[in-house]
Amino acid sequence: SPPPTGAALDATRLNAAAGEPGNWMTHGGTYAEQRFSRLDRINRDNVGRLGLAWTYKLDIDRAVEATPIVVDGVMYTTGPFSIVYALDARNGELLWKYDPGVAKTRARDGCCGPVNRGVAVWKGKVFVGAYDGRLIALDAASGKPVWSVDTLIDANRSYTITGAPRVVKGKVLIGNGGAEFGVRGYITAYDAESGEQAWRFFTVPGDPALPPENEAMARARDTWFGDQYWKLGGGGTVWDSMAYDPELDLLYIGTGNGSLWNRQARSAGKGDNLYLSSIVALRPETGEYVWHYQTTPGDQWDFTATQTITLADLEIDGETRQVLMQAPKNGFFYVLDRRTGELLSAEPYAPVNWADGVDPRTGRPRINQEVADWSKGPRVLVPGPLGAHNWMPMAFSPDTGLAYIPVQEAPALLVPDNEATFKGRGRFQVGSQPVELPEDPAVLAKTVAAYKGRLVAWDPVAQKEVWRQPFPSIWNGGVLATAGGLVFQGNVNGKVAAYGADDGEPLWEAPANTGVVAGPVTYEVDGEQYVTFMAGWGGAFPLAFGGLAANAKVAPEARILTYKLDGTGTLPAPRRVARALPDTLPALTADADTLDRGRDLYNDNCGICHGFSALGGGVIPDLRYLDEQAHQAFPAIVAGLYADKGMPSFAGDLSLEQVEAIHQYLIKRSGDLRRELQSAP
Ligand SMILES: O=C(O)c1cc(C(=O)O)c2c(n1)C(=O)C(=O)c1cc(C(=O)O)[nH]c1-2
Ligand SMILES: [Ca+2]
Repeated sequence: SPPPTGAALDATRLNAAAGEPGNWMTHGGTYAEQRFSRLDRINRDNVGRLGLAWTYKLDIDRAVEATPIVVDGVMYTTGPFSIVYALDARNGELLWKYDPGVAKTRARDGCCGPVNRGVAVWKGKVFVGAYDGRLIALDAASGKPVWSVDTLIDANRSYTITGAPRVVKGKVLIGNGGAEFGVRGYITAYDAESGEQAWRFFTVPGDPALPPENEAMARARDTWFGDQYWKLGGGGTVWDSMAYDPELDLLYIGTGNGSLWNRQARSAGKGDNLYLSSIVALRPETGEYVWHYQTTPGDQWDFTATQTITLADLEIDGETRQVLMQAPKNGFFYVLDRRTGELLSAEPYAPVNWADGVDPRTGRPRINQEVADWSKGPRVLVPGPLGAHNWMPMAFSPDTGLAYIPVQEAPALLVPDNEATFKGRGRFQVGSQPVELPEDPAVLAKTVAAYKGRLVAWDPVAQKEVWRQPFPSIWNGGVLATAGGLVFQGNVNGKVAAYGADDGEPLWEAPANTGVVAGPVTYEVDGEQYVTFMAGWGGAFPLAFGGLAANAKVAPEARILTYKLDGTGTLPAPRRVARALPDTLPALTADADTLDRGRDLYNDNCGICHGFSALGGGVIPDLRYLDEQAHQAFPAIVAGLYADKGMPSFAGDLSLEQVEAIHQYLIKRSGDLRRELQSAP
């Protein structure tokens, strides 16, 4: 018989979630978001016996970023385009599915594809933030919508929701993304029963002609300069992490980068620009500001502080401290006092060139202006905007006292456009010249080799690396730690794996057919422990930097993979992506200047999704492989012919002559590829 679908979660159960390890009741496992489970039936001694219990194929083969919620034997999870699935957690039988019907053309409104990081569950309802900005409450038993609200403040700006809602004290909390598109960040709380708005907290100031919304905004205004910032949005989007401490009654949110990235264009080149790249503590009932800690004052590098916020009690200098930990994009691992926001320590967990360290007295980074201020000219930043750690959740084990971080090395060249103004909706705009990747395969290979990923075990008290597990590329998956002495992680090799939590010893590995980026979970039903990985390749790196993802030999294939001891399930054969260059290409007639213009136009308009310099990552079409029919229809496709497939119209952005220049550049790049393939051994 199917399990009950009551989703009977309330404050009592959620506040004590660590005591119910059979369930995975909120995004990070518990409100502390440690992604640690007390379950230990699967452990170091027997993890080698893990086999597939069940698999479930999701509808759309793109990035899968969701952390499933498991309550009383039912799994609630999401796939691309915010589709919600409820399954029997024992066998993967679908109980119901809900497709919010997000228009495929909305894909253009976000940086990193129509991703979704999962649902929240509370008192018989399941909440999903749809990519188009709706927050939707579903009946947990039937999957039927109960209420839906539009969370967006401005339909003319590219807001999207990619993050998972959380529910605290009967309020559903949701932010949004869009700080690469010119938006103003905020988080909103809605009554879980009715959908009525309870409060909204903006993270950056708005129109200076209007009164500030509250005292926190009044204070923030003094840290912004010039007359551009509010027209450019400002940024500070709350696109992923939150945590909650029920005893202190503090809600913690992570805020994102400046919009535009370029502070010269955004804020006359100065100011801390509160509350960008910050951890902000709020009262969950009112949204009232309590404290903030800014990891990257005046951010100009997409150094979001939206990465996992993890709460723990740590023994520091002989005292038990209530801390908050984060490994944001900027490369430093922060330990804060979570009552006050005081910095306890910060040390680099990856190579960093933008700052020499963090001053323990002021809590501010010692920024290397010479190296870091790219408004003065082209600069190579370490880490680059992909971060030393992106959204893939880290875990913390109170047993080992270690944090487990999917670390990456992804340097980037930034070239300024200091005069940038708002370009309109749906345009990737950060105040830089269009990104280019090397077209020469030999140069490209060197850049690919510089992109390194690893799983790092980090001691947050000593602020030291304890062990590492290297991977051939960046963009490895989120992490789960368990009392079985294990950490679980999927990776760019298209594998799922388990390691010893204290020593990093590889203990188990299985194929996933695809890159795995989401964070795994574990749960127990009828005395059986399960481990679930949401598999599916995509997100920022494979889309925009497909050319650098060459070491990740994985096609996107979206599937839920659930393992148990002695499971005997089989993984279907990998999806074959048939790709062949066309026999003949249209004539390459453009001169060198036109091809240069075509490249810049392509990189500015198309590169963020189809791959910069026409080096696709295999998630959506690599345009060097366009067939003869697509070449014939090229202007019509750019004008919206394939809108139902997710290729929006660019008719309003590009003249026919510009479309032709882009087309000529693609014909050239297709020819480049043919020659490369012919000369390959
Ligand atoms: O500034 C923002 O609003 C924002 C939003 C998102 C998002 O919503 O997914 C990402 C980012 N920034 C970002 O910087 C980033 O590296 C990133 C990676 C991904 C992803 O899903 O792979 N999303 C985002
Ligand atoms: Ca960003």
